[in-house]
Amino acid sequence: MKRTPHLLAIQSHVVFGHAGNGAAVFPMQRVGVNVWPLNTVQFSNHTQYGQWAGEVLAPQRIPELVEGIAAIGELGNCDAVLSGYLGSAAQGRAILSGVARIKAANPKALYLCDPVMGHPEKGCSVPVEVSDFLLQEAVAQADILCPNQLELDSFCGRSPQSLFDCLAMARSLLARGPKVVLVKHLAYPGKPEDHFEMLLVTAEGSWHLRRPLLAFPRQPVGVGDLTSGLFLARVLLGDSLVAAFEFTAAAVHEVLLETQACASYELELVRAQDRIAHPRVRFEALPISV
Ligand SMILES: Nc1ncnc2c1ncn2[C@@H]1O[C@H](COP(=O)(O)OP(=O)(O)O)[C@@H](O)[C@H]1O
Ligand SMILES: Cc1ncc(COP(=O)(O)O)c(C=O)c1O
Ligand SMILES: [Mg+2]
Repeated sequence: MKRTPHLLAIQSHVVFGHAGNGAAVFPMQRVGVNVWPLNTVQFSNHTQYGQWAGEVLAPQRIPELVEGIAAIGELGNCDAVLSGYLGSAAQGRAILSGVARIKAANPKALYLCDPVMGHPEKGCSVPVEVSDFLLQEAVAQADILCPNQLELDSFCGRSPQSLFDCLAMARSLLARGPKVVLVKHLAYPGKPEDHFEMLLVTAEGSWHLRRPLLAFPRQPVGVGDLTSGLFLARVLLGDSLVAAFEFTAAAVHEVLLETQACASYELELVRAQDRIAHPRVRFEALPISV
């Protein structure tokens, strides 16, 4: 029988609704991965409500928890670390030392960094020191980096002029550490308005994918977290990178369709669970080159 992969997921938790681990843990479990959730913050709700209660995990708790898992002899079973929303730069550094500790126990373990950054346009609130940490330190350690367009712009210090420019920007990140760059959301002058687009970039090739853009009165939150989590889960389950990319696009689209049908602001993960595991739609990733 094939072994079930194990994944340490270090990101935010929200009591109400879905963002961070609250958006990713259940879907990753639903597709068949054992998830070890480590919550960097516990907030009442995601920050795009403009107000929230709760607290940030003290950074020293992160190595303590990792050591706790090492002490029961399980750390070597960790196949991957995922990091997302961080409450402080010190937490980020604690995660990188955890990644090093896990890679020492299992050299094949992967580190996926979703560089969640704040942006006035988006309303997502992240401390500036966290963005600086992601731009300078985390990128160098990540095997897989999953920025959205705003985050890609921050990494490159500019906005793209075209789709091919997005590709060039994503490719430039391969020289900074990651072996795989998944751009979860493209925006560039002239982009067709009726499509949502993503890019997958590796040293071997690049792929572009489109899915229909759905209309929402308020943009749902947690879509990026769901995307990164499902992509990593499917890679761990043995998919090729392109297959994991296509699966992720389809499963996320299913969640958005259900969310739209329910006229819900929060992602309808529970209602969409069977379609997360077995999406009915399929979007093809097409090779693209500069
Ligand atoms: N097919 C779609 N139709 C409409 N909106 C979408 C679609 N897919 C994603 N979105 C929205 O696009 C926004 C961009 O998400 P993205 O940049 O991928 O990641 P993040 O959630 O990290 O910002 C999100 O607000 C998400 O809700
Ligand atoms: C607590 C928390 N975690 C994570 C996120 C990231 O969500 P997204 O997947 O939309 O980038 C947000 C966005 O506001 C948030 O408030
Ligand atoms: Mg995000």
